[in-house]
Amino acid sequence: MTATLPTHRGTDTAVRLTGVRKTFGQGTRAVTALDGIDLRVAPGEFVCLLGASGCGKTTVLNLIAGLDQPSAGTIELSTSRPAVMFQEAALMPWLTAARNVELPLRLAGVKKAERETRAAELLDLVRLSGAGDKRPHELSGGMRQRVALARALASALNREGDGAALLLMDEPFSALDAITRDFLQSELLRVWQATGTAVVFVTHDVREAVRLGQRVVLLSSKPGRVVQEWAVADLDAPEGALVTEEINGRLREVISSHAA
Ligand SMILES: Nc1ncnc2c1ncn2[C@@H]1O[C@H](COP(=O)(O)OP(=O)(O)OP(=O)(O)O)[C@@H](O)[C@H]1O
Repeated sequence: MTATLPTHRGTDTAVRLTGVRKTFGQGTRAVTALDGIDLRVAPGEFVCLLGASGCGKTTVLNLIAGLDQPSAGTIELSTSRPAVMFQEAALMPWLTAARNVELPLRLAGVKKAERETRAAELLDLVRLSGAGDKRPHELSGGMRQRVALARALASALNREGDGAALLLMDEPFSALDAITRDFLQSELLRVWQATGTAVVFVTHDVREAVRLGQRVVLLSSKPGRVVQEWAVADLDAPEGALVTEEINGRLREVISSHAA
């Protein structure tokens, strides 16, 4: 069975993957990137997918986003199309920050006055209210990622009534310097709490995963499978440090067993 289906199961699930397999290519050149992935994300939940390079994290996000189809298994979504944010902000260089945020609303047919109001609210939410008329080249890398976050939220939150909002983030801060990354991580947590959107966040950085996620899901490599998952409470509490240490240990084991 192979499908990506909208689900109207009610409010208990933002996205559910059941027995998902993904194979690229055919015959002797076939690569099974994912095998038997089961994952459920609740509405409003923040889940981090953690794994070494090449374990299939981006493939999982692409399948959830509908950018690719699973070779087997099912993906059920409570929204018709989740919003995606990548490592690069990918803003339209000829549009101002505000117009970039408005873009998904324009494509969805939202009227001009309303989309201007919503873009202004979202730029305010990501603390860029004074930068709406700037073009991407006038902004820093961190500011561009904040515009990209506002644009993704415009897209995700525009589907209210369509199901739970879902934001898919593929290593969105990994190209930024450590100070900006740290700042944007706390900004993302603030924005997530303010909007209540479910987030699936891909990273290879254990500390980032533990800091952001309510749940951290560790994937193995070749094929990508769920190895273990952890519920994360407070990173600054003693248990937070222990969880970080434990996840680091498991990740090292997974990488060395793959290398052996
Ligand atoms: N279009 C494709 N064709 C063939 N193989 C692919 C394709 N996309 C991904 N793969 C393979 O699938 C596996 C998983 O790739 P994926 O990009 O999902 O990993 P990742 O965990 O996101 O890696 P990274 O952290 O380096 O971005 C890799 O072995 C990769 O080479």
